[in-house]
Amino acid sequence: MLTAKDVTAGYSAPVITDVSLTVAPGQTVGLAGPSGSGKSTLARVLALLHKPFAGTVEIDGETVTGFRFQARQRTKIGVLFQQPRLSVDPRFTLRRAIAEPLKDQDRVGELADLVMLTDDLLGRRPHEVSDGQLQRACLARALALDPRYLICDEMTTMLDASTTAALVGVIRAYQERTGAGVLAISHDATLLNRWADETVRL
Ligand SMILES: Nc1ncnc2c1ncn2[C@@H]1O[C@H](COP(=O)(O)OP(=O)(O)OP(=O)(O)O)[C@@H](O)[C@H]1O
Repeated sequence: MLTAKDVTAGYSAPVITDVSLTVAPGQTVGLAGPSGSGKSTLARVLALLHKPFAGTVEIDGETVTGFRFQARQRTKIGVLFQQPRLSVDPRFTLRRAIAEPLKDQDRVGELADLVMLTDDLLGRRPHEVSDGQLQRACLARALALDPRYLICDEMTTMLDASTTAALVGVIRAYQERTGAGVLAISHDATLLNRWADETVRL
């Protein structure tokens, strides 16, 4: 399980107070709530990228101690953000972006197949591809280290319906294969109804 227990977090002041949430292996939990309610803040806490003021995060029974990019337990959690252009180095080809977390570059082809990126696209840089194609590369990169949990923060906001359906399909297939748990943050109630097993509102 990926669990937030009584988490209070924010910046100069808390934006979420005493929030608890659990994502079980294989489960998809939706996270909804009005703009500014702290969904992304909770996502960053659960992705071990933001230290809460109070409360704990547990991954498969182990309490998280380090909240920073290099934290040991970070590789168990994959993250996808709303704007793929902000999360890929503009100088990198998609191939290099996908390979970033990998020691063994051999898996790039397999990951690209998973998200349906062709060889031609893998050779291009972010400004030469669409948002949807770049988000596919970000999904491949997020799955590169076989995360136990995947956090999708408004992953599909920039995308059309068919790309959204394709990415959700890839994530579902990954979950079925590996038993990973997913936290899906979205403003789109219709999408969450279809995608999530249950939805929590902040
Ligand atoms: N880095 C930051 N520094 C200071 N305040 C921040 C920072 N990031 C977010 N906030 C503030 O924290 C509050 C919650 O923001 P957050 O992005 O978590 O909400 P959200 O529910 O994801 O919103 P949205 O649906 O609009 O993406 C907002 O008032 C926001 O202005």
